[in-house]
Amino acid sequence: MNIAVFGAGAVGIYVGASLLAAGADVVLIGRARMRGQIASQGLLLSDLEGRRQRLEGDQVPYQESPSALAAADLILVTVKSADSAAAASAIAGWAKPAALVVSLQNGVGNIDTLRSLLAGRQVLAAMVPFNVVQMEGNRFHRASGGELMVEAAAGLEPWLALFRQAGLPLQQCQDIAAVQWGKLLLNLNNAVNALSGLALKSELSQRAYRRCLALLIEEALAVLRAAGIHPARIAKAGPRLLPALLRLPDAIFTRVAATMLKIDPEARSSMWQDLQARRLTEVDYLNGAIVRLAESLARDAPANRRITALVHAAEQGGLQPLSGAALYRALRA
Ligand SMILES: NC(=O)C1=CN([C@@H]2O[C@H](COP(=O)(O)OP(=O)(O)OC[C@H]3O[C@@H](n4cnc5c(N)ncnc54)[C@H](OP(=O)(O)O)[C@@H]3O)[C@@H](O)[C@H]2O)C=CC1
Ligand SMILES: CC(C)(CO)C(=O)C(=O)O
Repeated sequence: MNIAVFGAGAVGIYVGASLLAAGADVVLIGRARMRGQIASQGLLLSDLEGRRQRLEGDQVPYQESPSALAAADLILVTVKSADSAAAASAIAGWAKPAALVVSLQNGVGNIDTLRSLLAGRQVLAAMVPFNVVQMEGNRFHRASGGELMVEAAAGLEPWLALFRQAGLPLQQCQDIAAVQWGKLLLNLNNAVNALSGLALKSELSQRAYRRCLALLIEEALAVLRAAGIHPARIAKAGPRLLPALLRLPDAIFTRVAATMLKIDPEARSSMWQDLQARRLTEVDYLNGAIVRLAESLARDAPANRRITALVHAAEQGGLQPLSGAALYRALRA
């Protein structure tokens, strides 16, 4: 039984290489730059619980060509949101019709894009709760905790033991859309984190940034409520409690929300990683999804709209890191 990871960057390499290390037949499909780095240096898997597992370059099949999809029975899609359509057309062109496709992407719209371009195939949505950062020395570090959640389906049965063995147990759930909306609420922090220029832990330790996130989440919750969407609880605190929790003074927050700060000091949001690498970000698929949903209901989501514009300015290199106070002012302007 073969697995292909399509779009092997931070998440794809961590998940794919963990499966490989557990004995699975895995091929990673991605860019020449990453293939070169892995071929010459191999890679190291690490996590905040102290894992350190080295794979040499010749132990990691990494290809640029989507032709590697042809042998796959399971395809994990790990491209960023803007590349979902390209991923779907590669899968449509190369993969066996019976291959199971699982999206490990953030955002709520990727699954629809994949399904509409892969009609007749089984395409499941999943949610990655943890953070992966690529660090020096080709180290792929899982910098926070949590278990993968995936839409319940009989087709997952043959894969469950393997994922468990790889340290990535799959939690099946009935209402993945609610889970994805719940995750999206947390991902509203990606933009705050990217604009802060700070590591996640240090950003979330500062009330000034948490107030920005509280504003974004509160606004998003009002839009979801108006749309009749009930986001699932992803963090220890339920979605509706999050704004009040985030606004607590630092000394209290660090005590009552200790699990939220159980993140490696090195962890950075994927959006921060995109800005650093001068790539376009997923902001249109995260904060932008709230803005579009609001518009569809003839409402506005001004704070999410403003932060989306700020991230676009940062993508063009037109913005220095913002203090929490400056960002809050910009979101309320
Ligand atoms: N990083 C994290 O901590 C987390 C990320 N996620 C989500 O997971 C998804 C993946 O994120 P992440 O791993 O950080 O992203 P990365 O950008 O690190 O990895 C995606 C990789 O796919 C490559 N790619 C894009 N299009 C193609 C294509 N057509 N063929 C081959 N390769 C392609 C990209 O190359 P290039 O850049 O050159 O286009 C990139 O190397 C996103 O939706 C993200 O939001 C979810 C939870 C945590
Ligand atoms: C894990 C988390 C929430 C970290 O910010 C993430 O999803 C991301 O970086 O995109």
